[in-house]
Amino acid sequence: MDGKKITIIGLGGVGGYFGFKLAYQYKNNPTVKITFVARGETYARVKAEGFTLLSPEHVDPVVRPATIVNDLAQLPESDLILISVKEYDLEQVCLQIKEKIKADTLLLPLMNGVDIYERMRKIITTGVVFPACVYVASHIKEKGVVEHKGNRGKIILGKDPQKKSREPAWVVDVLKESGVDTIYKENAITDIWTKFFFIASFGLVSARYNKPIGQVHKEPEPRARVRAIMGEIQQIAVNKGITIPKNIIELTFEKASTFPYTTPTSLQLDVHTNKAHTELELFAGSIINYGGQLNFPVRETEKIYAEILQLYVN
Ligand SMILES: NC(=O)C1=CN([C@@H]2O[C@H](COP(=O)(O)OP(=O)(O)OC[C@H]3O[C@@H](n4cnc5c(N)ncnc54)[C@H](OP(=O)(O)O)[C@@H]3O)[C@@H](O)[C@H]2O)C=CC1
Ligand SMILES: CC(C)(CO)C(=O)C(=O)O
Repeated sequence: MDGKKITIIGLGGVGGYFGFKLAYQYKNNPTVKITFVARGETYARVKAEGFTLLSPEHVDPVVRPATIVNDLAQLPESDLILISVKEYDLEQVCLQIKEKIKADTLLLPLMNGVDIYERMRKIITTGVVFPACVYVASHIKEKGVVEHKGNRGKIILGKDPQKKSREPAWVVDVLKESGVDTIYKENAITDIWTKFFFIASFGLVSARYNKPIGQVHKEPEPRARVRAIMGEIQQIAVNKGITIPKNIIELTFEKASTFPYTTPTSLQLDVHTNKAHTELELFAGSIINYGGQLNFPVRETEKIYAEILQLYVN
């Protein structure tokens, strides 16, 4: 894997965690060059002091990438680009980088959502895009500082359905070498939907009640609402022909129990810190849209969507 150039766009919870691991692994190895793309205060802080990851996995918490840029217009030539921005910034990022994507540029979106690949492909028609999902509990503590708790971060990626001959072998190698739990599958669609079952249901309910995953899992009312939302997603997935285990709901509750009790979801944090944008549309909006397209009632999701919107009014 000599002579690879890897760029990470977005130094938040996800990009910060995985970007740190890559930059740390290759900090004294000029054959793999890591570039961070950050903006505003994050850029200024990381440029001046380096990027900090507070995690039980790292004793030495600060890393300096080989390069940091604050403008996508300065995106360097890259063999691999990790995109870890929130859903509402994805389109703009894709529009800004699309001219720089060559036939052999690899793109790995590290985001939640079941239609990220399709959204990227509407804008970026060249290169190779690996559909993926990600598990990690990490959030911005302050600009340039990310805090990670709980299990080691994990990435599951699959082949680009349009470029099936392109194997992500070296990408898997660099991630594993950097200490990332990485799983490669021919087709990652089942895993992406499996993650969506978990994050859409627990994300919406945790945001509605401002309660962490453990409490939502334990208390009867939030738990029942999680179950109802998952039932709606299950109807949609089955109808779309997505292969998912029959006991997906029980499996998802089991998965949730592996997170530390107090882990918040990113939607909960964004809603309750009054962020101007949230990923409510990525979770509730997608379920409601799919329900409409397929003619399935998704009343529980519609109800919680309205309740979360109401939190902004109050
Ligand atoms: N946090 C988590 O634990 C997990 C999150 N996810 C998913 O991963 C995705 C990313 O989430 P997360 O990392 O938490 O989000 P964050 O909001 O923590 O981080 C996103 C970062 O992207 C930056 N960004 C956006 N646009 C640009 C741009 N044009 N140039 C440079 N930087 C940019 C933002 O900058 P700025 O700060 O200036 O706005 C921010 O720092 C989401 O889809 C989320 O649902 C998945 C698993 C776990
Ligand atoms: C719940 C968690 C942290 C798990 O990866 C997540 O995906 C999110 O908050 O978006």
